[in-house]
Order: sequence, then C-alpha cells, then structure tokens
Amino acid sequence: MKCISILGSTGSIGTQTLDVVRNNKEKFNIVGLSANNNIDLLEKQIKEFHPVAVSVMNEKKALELKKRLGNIKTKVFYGLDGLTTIATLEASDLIVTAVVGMIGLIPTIEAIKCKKDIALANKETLVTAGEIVMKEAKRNNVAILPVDSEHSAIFQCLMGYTLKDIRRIILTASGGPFRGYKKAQLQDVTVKEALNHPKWNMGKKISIDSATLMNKGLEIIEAKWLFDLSLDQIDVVIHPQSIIHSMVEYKDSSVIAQMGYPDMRVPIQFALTYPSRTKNNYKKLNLLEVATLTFEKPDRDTFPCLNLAYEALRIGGSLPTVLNAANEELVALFIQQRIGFYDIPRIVELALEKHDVQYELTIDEIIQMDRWARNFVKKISFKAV
Ligand SMILES: NC(=O)C1=CN([C@@H]2O[C@H](COP(=O)(O)OP(=O)(O)OC[C@H]3O[C@@H](n4cnc5c(N)ncnc54)[C@H](OP(=O)(O)O)[C@@H]3O)[C@@H](O)[C@H]2O)C=CC1
Ligand SMILES: CC(=O)[C@@H](O)[C@H](O)COP(=O)(O)O
Ligand SMILES: [Mn+2]
Repeated sequence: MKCISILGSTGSIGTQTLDVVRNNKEKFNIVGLSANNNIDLLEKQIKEFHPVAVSVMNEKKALELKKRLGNIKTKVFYGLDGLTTIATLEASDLIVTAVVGMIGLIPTIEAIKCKKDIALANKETLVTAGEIVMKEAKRNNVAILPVDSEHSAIFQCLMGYTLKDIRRIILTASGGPFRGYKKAQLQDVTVKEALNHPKWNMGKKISIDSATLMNKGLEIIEAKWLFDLSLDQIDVVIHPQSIIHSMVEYKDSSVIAQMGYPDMRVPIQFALTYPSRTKNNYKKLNLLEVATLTFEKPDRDTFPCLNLAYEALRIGGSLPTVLNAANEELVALFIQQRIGFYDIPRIVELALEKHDVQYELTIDEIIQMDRWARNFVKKISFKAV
C-alpha cells in the first residue's frame, strides 16, 4: 500500500488524483490533504478518504473545519506551516504537489528533505527554483515524477535511455483558445474567453497561462530541470488535437511520442504507480476517430510569453523566478479584470528588464527575488489602471 498526501486536493489535479486513488483503493491510502479556501469540498474528501491530517488557508478556516468534523480524528493545520506539515507527514511515501503557484516551493523542498517521493504537478516550483529542487532530490535519493502531461510523456519516452542518447525533446502545445488570432484580435479578449481552453479542463491560472502560451514557456523551464537539458535541446510545436503529449528525438533520428486522449488521470496514475502500469477504464485511443494530427509553428510575435521564458532561461540566475512571480501576479490581476490580456507579457517583460539578475541563489534569496517581482508588478499595474 502506497501512502499518499496531496497538496491542493480540492483543485483540478487534486480531485483527479483522488479519482485515481478511488479507482485503485487496494493500492493507495490517503494520509494528508490540503485546500486553501474550499473547506466544503475538503470536508467531503476527509469523510471519504479519512486522512491523518489536513491543512487549510488560515486559522479561521481551520476552526470552522474542525467544528464541522466533530468526532472525526483528522488533525487540522493551516497556513504555509500547515502545508509543510502535510508535505512531511511521517506516514506518507509520496507527495502529489497539486497546489498552484510558487507557494508549493517550501513544502516540496521539506518533503524532499524528509525523503518523500514527489509526483510533481506544481510546475511553478521548478520554474522558480529548479536547480535547488533537483539537487536536493538527488542528494536525498528522491524521485521527482512528472505529472504535467508533456513531461510525463517525455519521461515515458525516455524510459530505458539516458541523456547521452537523445538529440532533443519536442513539447507539444495546443495553442490555447486564441490559436490563429493576430495581435489586434487579442487586445480586448475577456477572462471568460481566455479560460475557455479547447482541450483541457484545468484551474484558472494554468488556463490563462495556456492562452498566453506562458504555460509552454514555464514547461520549457520545467523540462530543462526535470531532464537536465540544454536550451537548444527543447523545441515547441503547436499540435491542436492534443493527442501527442510530447516527443523525444534520439541521436539515431528516431522519434518516440506518447499519445492518448487529453485526460490528466493518465499521467497522474502513471506517477502514482511508476514504474508499474495498471488497468483502468479510460477512453481508449481510436486513431480512426482522431483521423488527423496536425502541427504548426508557434506564433512568437503574437504570443511573446514563449520568447520571454526562453530568454529568462537563457540568462538564468534569478530571471526565471522573476518571470514566474510577475506572471502569477499578472494572471491574478487579469482574472480580476484589472488589467488587459496583453498587459501580461508587457509587464513580465518590463520586470525582466528592470531586474538586477543574481546568480547562485539560496531559497531565501529566491523568495526575496519573488517578492521583488510581485511588488514591481503591483506598482506598475496600479499606475496603468
Ligand atoms: N489542471 C491541470 O490539468 C494541470 C495542472 N498543472 C499544474 O498543477 C498545479 C495545480 O493546477 P490546478 O489543479 O489546475 O489548479 P487549481 O486552481 O484547480 O487548484 C489549486 C489547488 O491549490 C490550492 N491552493 C490555491 N492557492 C493556494 C495557496 N495560496 N495555498 C495553499 N493552497 C492553495 C487550491 O485550494 P482551493 O480549492 O481551496 O482554492 C486547490 O486545491 C499548477 O501548478 C498547474 O500549473 C499541470 C498540468 C495540468
Ligand atoms: C494538461 C497539461 O499538461 C497542460 O499543461 C496543457 O498542456 C495545457 O495546454 P497547452 O498546451 O495549451 O498549454
Ligand atoms: Mn502541460
């Protein structure tokens, strides 16, 4: 029996992880869960999965949840300390990091230090501190198992081979809801339109990232750290059907792809059962039904976030942290309808330009750089409104 804790169990990845667990009750036991605000759903999850402990956003929510739980023995923690407690519970073997944003960084690092394997969905953690996280994982002999669909695909295509065998990886991108749009059409797009992803049903933040193509930019950085690649080994191709989840090109020119209908439960299940594969009843790929797979070059002029991420990774140091933090703040402001769609790349670019890049950062310094970027964005966007 594998004992699992989920950071962010009430979100899109969290609930799908619990669905995988529900379908494999003899294999997995839930020991820790966490939510931010949504204690209604967390309460239901506690009653179904009986975790040892859970965490919520703040003390008020924790007291409210405790009251609702009555005699149930589940311990309730709160805040970043609470999240870290869930990430490091003695009883857990594997932590699914399904919170959104760099809030996942400290709990992930602490989980690694406690020798927990990580099923990593929370890409922002690797974008902001990939080098430190991967070094810490190596030092503690901990597996970082990718959940992100493209990275799970690459991970599966790489099985049995090493870095020296490969020429490059090709990350596929759906193109998002605005694929084919030109700059003029994007000026006034609404939050509702931006959230309307053509292929995946995901949380708000990643849906907006897909619309700007920042998601693919973050995924380039995530791939660099997960697979120890150089920048020129990571390519992106638009593949609107989202059937090929990514590919690896080997040095003998053979290309291996991982395919399937877009369903996050597949990569989640693989991260949970790795290296085994177990049966499920998810929809089987019917290539005759799919009929056509197409590929396009990303439009980097219309969607500048991709270039910004490449540039942040090329220069390195604190720039990926700044890119990530500025983007997190700007996506939140866009969702609140306080800035426009193009303010996201415009202000991320400004933050990258104005930032004084630092190298060889500690976690504390990364947190400082993250704060700098968030403050910078707030100042600029308040002026703009
Ligand atoms: N959704 C998807 O298909 C995919 C997602 N990912 C990545 O997985 C991560 C999660 O994405 P997704 O599931 O879509 O996100 P959601 O917004 O659906 O869920 C986020 C989860 O994190 C919790 N949370 C949010 N903010 C905080 C906070 N400040 N402190 C503690 N907990 C918090 C939420 O709690 P509450 O519900 O209470 O707000 C919720 O449980 C992201 O990094 C995303 O990029 C990667 C590939 C695919
Ligand atoms: C499901 C998943 O992994 C997302 O990251 C997805 O890839 C987003 O789609 P885009 O390719 O549009 O960014
Ligand atoms: Mn992805």
